Amino acid sequence: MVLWYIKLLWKPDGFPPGPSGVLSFLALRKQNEPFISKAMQKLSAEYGPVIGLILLHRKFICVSSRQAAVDALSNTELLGRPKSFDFNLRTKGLIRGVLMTDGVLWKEQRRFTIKHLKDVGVGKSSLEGMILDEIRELISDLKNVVDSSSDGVIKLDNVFTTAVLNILWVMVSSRRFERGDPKMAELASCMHGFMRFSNGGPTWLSLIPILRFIIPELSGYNKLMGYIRPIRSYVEEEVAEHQRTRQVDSPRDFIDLYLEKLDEEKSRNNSTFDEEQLLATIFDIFVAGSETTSHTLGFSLLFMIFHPKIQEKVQDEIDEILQGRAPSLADRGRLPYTEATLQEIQRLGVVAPVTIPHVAEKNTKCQGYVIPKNTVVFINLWAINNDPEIWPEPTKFLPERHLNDAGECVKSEKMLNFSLGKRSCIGETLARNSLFLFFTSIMQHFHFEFPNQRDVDEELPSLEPIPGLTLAPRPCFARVIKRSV
Ligand code: HEM
Repeated sequence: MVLWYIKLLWKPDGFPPGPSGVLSFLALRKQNEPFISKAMQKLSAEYGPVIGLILLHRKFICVSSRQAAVDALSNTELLGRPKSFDFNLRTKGLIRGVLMTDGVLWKEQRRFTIKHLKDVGVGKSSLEGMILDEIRELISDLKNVVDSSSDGVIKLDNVFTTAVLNILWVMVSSRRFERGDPKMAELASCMHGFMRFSNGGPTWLSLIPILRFIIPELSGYNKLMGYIRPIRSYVEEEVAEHQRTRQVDSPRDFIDLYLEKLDEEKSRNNSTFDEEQLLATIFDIFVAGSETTSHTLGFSLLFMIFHPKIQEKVQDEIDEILQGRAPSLADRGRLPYTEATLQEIQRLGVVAPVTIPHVAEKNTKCQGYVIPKNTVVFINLWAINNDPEIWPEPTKFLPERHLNDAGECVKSEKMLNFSLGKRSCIGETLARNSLFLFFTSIMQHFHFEFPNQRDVDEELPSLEPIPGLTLAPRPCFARVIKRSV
């Protein structure tokens, strides 16, 4: 037994290079970086694009180049997920949902979720109308806030949260929140806290779960449960309400479709469909879909404040092409500079800097290196978007780099913001459509700029994100000017 454990501590032949020792994983912490993506990149500068790390019997690899990332993400032996103690607290320790499951359960649930999110709108023109309705509300609210300020200086904090949550929530449960609804504010703040509990790497609580009994406060357990409980009980209430009010054969939304499936699956042995799974899937759609989209939009405002000439150019293009009408998805090809700017925002404002960890389900290889079964694989998307070999002068904000000689915006295959392969993001179409419609509409109706230094003495716009599982823009004050449309 002891020999077997000692063998597990050994780096196998062919394992990727990296710092030595059975605690080499801690080298990431030693980089003194709040962003795990940056810590990985620093180690990569020393050891190469694929690094191997060890934490006692656990093995990790960090992938920080595009080529190695494509190799890893296309490998069907690397589709597993680690058993995340923290994450599974949302389902009372059960392994459920889509984000952190694998095997047959994950395959069936992912397929069901993709298919039925389409049934309730994704990719349909009705959803485009619904997104535009949310945008109209947002614009009208923002105009009111600007009007109520004497000098147009307002706080930019979660500007897009309600609208983005509403789009998801309508598909899932046919309900929407009014702006300022305290329930919505509570849910959004819990999701924000949940996403900031870890920076993407394993937490002490997930490595040593027993800490929750010994030091529940210090280990963060109490804090984490404080985020999870309100989201969970809200989703539970919503499912119970659907059970009471649903009419068989006329599903209203994703919850009704799932409840229908539960009826169908009652007699199937080993079915992966159950009520806990429904709760977890809704939870996953929220955590994966709301902060990612709303934070990308939050970053879009900051980049425009920092690059006023680019903002003007975007607005000129929108004014010329749309002539005051609302944008539609059909306008995409007609607004190449706007699209290129949005793409550049996503390159530098990469909200999911590292993919959710993958796990080797069998012994396999990546870029010729040996990856033993159960190795946890981190793919550093931030490093790809900042690689000087792919993007000359990567720190510069240059929308032009996405335009071809004919002035058309070229959809960048070089960026992997939504990941790739069988575990790629299931909300990519919804997110891309939302980002385009929101960004175009907001630029059409408002101009954003730095406030005068004397107007506010703190919280000036900053591009330094708040670390977490997703990166968040820092709340700040800005001068917002209504544009005549
Ligand atoms: C700007 C917006 C978004 C970005 C940048 C983004 C990015 C990502 C990334 C990087 C992953 C990890 C893939 C991997 O592990 O290899 C992921 C997974 C996922 N995303 Fe998104 N996402 C966005 C929006 C959404 C939306 C709107 C939804 C809602 C439907 C969503 C649902 C999911 C789900 C359920 C997964 C897990 C897929 C799986 O494990 O099989 N995402 N996303």
